[in-house]
Amino acid sequence: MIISKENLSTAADILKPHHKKLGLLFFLTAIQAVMFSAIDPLAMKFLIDALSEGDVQTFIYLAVGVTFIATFGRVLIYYTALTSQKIKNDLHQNLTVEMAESLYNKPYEEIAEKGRGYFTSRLHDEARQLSGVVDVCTTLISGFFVSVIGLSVAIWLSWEITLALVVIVPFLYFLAHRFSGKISSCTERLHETEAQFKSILNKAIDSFKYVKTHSLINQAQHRIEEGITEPLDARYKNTKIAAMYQSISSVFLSYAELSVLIAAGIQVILGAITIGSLFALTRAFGMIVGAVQQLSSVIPHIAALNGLLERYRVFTQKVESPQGASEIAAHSELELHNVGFSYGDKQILKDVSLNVNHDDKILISGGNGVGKSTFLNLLAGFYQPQQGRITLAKDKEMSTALYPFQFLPGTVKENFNTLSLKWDSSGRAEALINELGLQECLDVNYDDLSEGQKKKCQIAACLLKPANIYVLDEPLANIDDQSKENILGLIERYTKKAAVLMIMHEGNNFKDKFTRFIDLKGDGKVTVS
Ligand SMILES: Nc1ncnc2c1ncn2[C@@H]1O[C@H](COP(=O)(O)OP(=O)(O)OP(=O)(O)O)[C@@H](O)[C@H]1O
Repeated sequence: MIISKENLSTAADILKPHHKKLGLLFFLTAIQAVMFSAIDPLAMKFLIDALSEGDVQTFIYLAVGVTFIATFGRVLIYYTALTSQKIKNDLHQNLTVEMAESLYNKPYEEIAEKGRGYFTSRLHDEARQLSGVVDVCTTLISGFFVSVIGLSVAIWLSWEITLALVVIVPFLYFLAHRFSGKISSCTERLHETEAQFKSILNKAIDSFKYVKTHSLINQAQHRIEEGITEPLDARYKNTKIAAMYQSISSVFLSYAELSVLIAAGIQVILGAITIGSLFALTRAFGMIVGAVQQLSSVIPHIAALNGLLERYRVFTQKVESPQGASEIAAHSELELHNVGFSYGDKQILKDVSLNVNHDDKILISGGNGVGKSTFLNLLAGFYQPQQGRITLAKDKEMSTALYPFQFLPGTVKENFNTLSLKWDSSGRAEALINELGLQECLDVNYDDLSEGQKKKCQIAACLLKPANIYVLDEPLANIDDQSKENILGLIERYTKKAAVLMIMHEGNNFKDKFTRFIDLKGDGKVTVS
């Protein structure tokens, strides 16, 4: 099979919402195929036969009719192209949006590990290429109609000669079967390496200032060159296999076409068929060969599509939510039971147990790189513990401000409006914006804010959500010294009835704001006081 059963049903599922427009497209495609494959050779036969019989009137009628049909055919081609592009755009949009849902359901570890370039490539480039399924369908429909009708016309003109062409079909099938598996796996590798390269490219672009400061352009170019080698190799291999298949099948098709021409020529000499029939036969066979060639050249595309559909299916597969642990009833708001976590050999947490109560205000401290941010990511459910479990009590909400932070595309105001609507808290939003002095930032995009302003936006967004637990990583980083006390006071006011876990390097200056202290030692051990 060129395409697996699962992928075929995936293709049907993604096309289903567009069935009405697809029906119209397939109808237009079929009419075109019928017009060009039946009318063209038959008109040719009757035109030449009328000429050889000296029947000028029939010749003129036929010529006018053929011109009219040919013009109508071109108009059909125009509308078919527009309809096809419209469906491909809709499909691309739907696929990207559906993949976005799957993206937000993936474990954060995977997002962080593969990088945004990787997922940009998958959500945009692969979705666009998948929309090519529409072209494959129209090629198949057109090829099918042209071959069937062309074949019927050819059989009507001379069935003996037609047999010569049909003999080649099993051979073409064998070829398709042999090459399609290779193309499919090669396509999967091509898209995976392309997505990885986009991630490398993004990092290289993000390092602009670093590269300029240290004059590392050569090194950056080298890294980019290294990264692009694999996808280009995969693309070359793909083209090589597809081209080899197409060349072999075209050689055999031209042999078949030549033998038909010779056989028909002999039939004319023997007086078995008219010259008009010879022209019509060669026209019909030209079309059948064209259609078969079209069908055989679509096989590498189907095989490539099989690879793409496989990737799409795996990407959008529903996975058990790791947050399922939170369903388990916990006595405290948040409980850690013998939690262990490490990055490779680096142990971050070892056998850590802890209860977070409903009004705990916890300061998390420890030197650089001991694992404070990782600890908060585990509490928030963005990372999963490798040993033990973390349970959030039922119906308890958590709000976070963690690194790396980013708003959705749009201005700060648009983002706050969305949050206000979501949490039904426009009064709270207005108060936070005023108290944090964010009025001047409202019409600006988040990326264009100063680092301190960004930090204030993160705090406001975090506090806007009514929650039972607030988790903040370095809320005072980049905040000017005069404002620090105020901002801590503001967090204190907005989280009065909730538990708070906060990383702060200068926490010792504000010890009175906390009721408990967690100190990470760097060897997986944690002290709680
Ligand atoms: N995805 C990752 N893969 C491998 N190692 C990681 C990963 N993320 C973090 N680390 C490592 O784990 C350690 C803890 O990182 P983490 O960011 O949690 O530290 P931190 O205590 O918050 O540090 P800082 O105070 O400097 O912000 C560091 O040595 C870091 O290099």
